[in-house]
Amino acid sequence: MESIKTTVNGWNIMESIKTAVSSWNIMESIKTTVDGWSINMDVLYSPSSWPIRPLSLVAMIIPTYLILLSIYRLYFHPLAKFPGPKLPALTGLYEFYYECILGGRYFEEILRMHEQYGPIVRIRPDELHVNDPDWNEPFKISSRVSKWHWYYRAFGSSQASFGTVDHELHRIRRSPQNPYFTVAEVQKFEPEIEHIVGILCSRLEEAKKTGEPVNISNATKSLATDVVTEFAFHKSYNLLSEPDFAAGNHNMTRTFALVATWHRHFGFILQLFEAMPRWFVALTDPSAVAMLDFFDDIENQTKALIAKHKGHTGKDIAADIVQQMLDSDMPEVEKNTKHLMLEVRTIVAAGTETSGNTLSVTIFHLVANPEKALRLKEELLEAQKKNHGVPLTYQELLQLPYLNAVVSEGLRISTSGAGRHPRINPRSAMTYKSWTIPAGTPVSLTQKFIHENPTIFPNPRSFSPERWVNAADRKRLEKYLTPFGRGSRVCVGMNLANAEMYLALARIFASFDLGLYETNREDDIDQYHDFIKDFKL
Ligand code: HEM
Repeated sequence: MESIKTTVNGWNIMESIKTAVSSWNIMESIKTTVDGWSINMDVLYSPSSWPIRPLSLVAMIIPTYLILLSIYRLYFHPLAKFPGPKLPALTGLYEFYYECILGGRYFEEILRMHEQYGPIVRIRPDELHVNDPDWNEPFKISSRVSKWHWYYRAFGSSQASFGTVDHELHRIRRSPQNPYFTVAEVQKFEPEIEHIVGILCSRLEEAKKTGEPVNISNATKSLATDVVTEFAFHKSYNLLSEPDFAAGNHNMTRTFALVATWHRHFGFILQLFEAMPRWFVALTDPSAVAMLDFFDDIENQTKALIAKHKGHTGKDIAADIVQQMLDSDMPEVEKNTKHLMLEVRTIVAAGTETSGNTLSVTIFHLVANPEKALRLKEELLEAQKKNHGVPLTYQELLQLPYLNAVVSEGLRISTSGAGRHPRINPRSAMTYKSWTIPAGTPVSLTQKFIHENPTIFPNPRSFSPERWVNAADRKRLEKYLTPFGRGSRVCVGMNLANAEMYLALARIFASFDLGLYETNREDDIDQYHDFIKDFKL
C-alpha cells in the first residue's frame, strides 16, 4: 500500500480508511478540491475486482449511514422527545408524498396527527407544528423570527420580501413598500377598483341577457389580477375582458403551486423550467408555458419602469411600486433589476389567487344561502336609498354591519392560504407550555386550523356571517381571524384585498340575483390542496 497524505481539519481521513480497508490495493492518487481545501486523495480500487469492491463499499456504507441516521433521528435528535408518528420523524419523504405526489395535502395529515398526538407534533425530522389558537410566540414582532428558507424557497422569491429569511433583512426590504399599501393610498385608488368592478358587473349583465352561465371563480381571479396589476404599475392585465375570464392564466397559477412544491423539495425545478426551451415545457404542461410567459412579462414591465424612472430623485408620491422602491432609502444593492422584478412578481402573484379565491368562495356561500344574500341585498339597498341612490364609497360600506360580517366570515371560511407558516428563532429557544423548542428549529402554525376550530367557531363548516354581527362576539372572534397572516410578515396587500372585497360584494349583490349552475361545495369550493390549489383534483 502506498503512503497516504490526506489531512482535513487535522483529521487524517485516508489513514482511517487505510486501516479499515487495508487488504485493498491503492493504485492511484488524484488531486481534488473540497470546499476550497486541496486534498491529495488516493483512490481505492482493486483492478482485478473493479467495480465490485467500490460498489460493495457503497452498498455497505449507504445502509449503515441510513441505519445510523434513523437511530439518531428517533433517539438522539434534539426533537426526538416531541410527540408524533415515527415515519415523519424518520424521513422527509413522508411529507414529500403528501405535498408532491398528492399535491399539497400535508395539512390534512398534520391535522390528523394533532388529533392523535396533541397540540405539538413533530411533522418532519427537523420541524414541529403547533395547533393552538392562543400561542402567538413565533409571530410576536419582538421575537424577531426568521422564515424557514427550505419551506419558502418554493415560491422562488428569497430575494423578495415574501421569501426573505432573515428578520432584519426583511425589514429593509418591506419598509419601502409599506407606504404604497396604506389605507389612504388604497382609498385614492378606489375609482380604479370601481372601474374594474364595473367591468365585471357589465359582464354579468351580458350573461343575464344571454342566459350564459358565468364561471365566477375565474371572473373574480381576473378581477383580482386586473386590480393588482393596475395598482402596482398602472397597467391592468384586463383579464376581465377575456371571453373565458382567462381560464388558462388561472390554471397556470394552480400549476405554479404544484411546481413550487416540487421546487421546495429539490431546489432546482423552477430554474430548470426557466432554462428549458418553451416548446419542451409545452410538451410537459402548456400552462407552465403561460407561467414562464408571465414571469417574462413581469420582468419586462419592471425593466420598462426602471428605465422610465431613471434619474428621478423625488421623494414624493410614487407613481408605481417600482418607483416607490427606487426612491426609497433601501440600500442601493437592493435596488437591482432582479430584486425589483422579484418583488413585483411576488406582489402580483400573491394578490391574485388569494383575493380572487376569497371573493369567489364568499359569493358561493351567499348564493348557496339565499336568505343571507337577501339580507345583504336589503342592507345595501337601504343604505343606498338613504344616500339618495348614490352607491356607497368604500369608507361608507365599512359601516354596514352585515356586509362587515359577510367579509369576515368569507375570509374565515375561505382561508385562501391553507399551508403552514414555519418560523425559526435562530437566537433563542421558544417555549410552548412545558416544551422547550430548541433555537433554530422550524416551528409552524396553520391558520386554517384556527379558522376551523370548533371551540372558537362552532359549526365551522357552516357559512354564518351572523357569528360576527354582535359587537362583543366580534371582539372575541377577531383575535382569531388572521387570514392575512400575523406579525412582521403580515400581508402587505391586505388593505387592497379588503377594498376589493367590499366594493365587489356590494356592487354584485346590490344589482344581481345569482343562482348556482352545476356547482357543488365538495367538488368546486372545498379546499383539498395547500395554498392556492383550491379544487378537488
Ligand atoms: C384575501 C386576500 C389575501 C389573503 C388571504 C392573503 C394572505 C396572505 C398571508 C397569509 C400572508 C403571509 C404569508 C406568510 O406568513 O408566509 C401574505 C403575505 C403577503 N401578501 Fe397577501 N393575501 C391576500 C391579498 C394580497 C394582495 C391583494 C397582495 C398584493 C397587493 C398581497 C401581497 C402579499 C405579499 C407581498 C406578502 C408578503 C409580505 C411580506 O412577507 O412582507 N396579498 N398574504
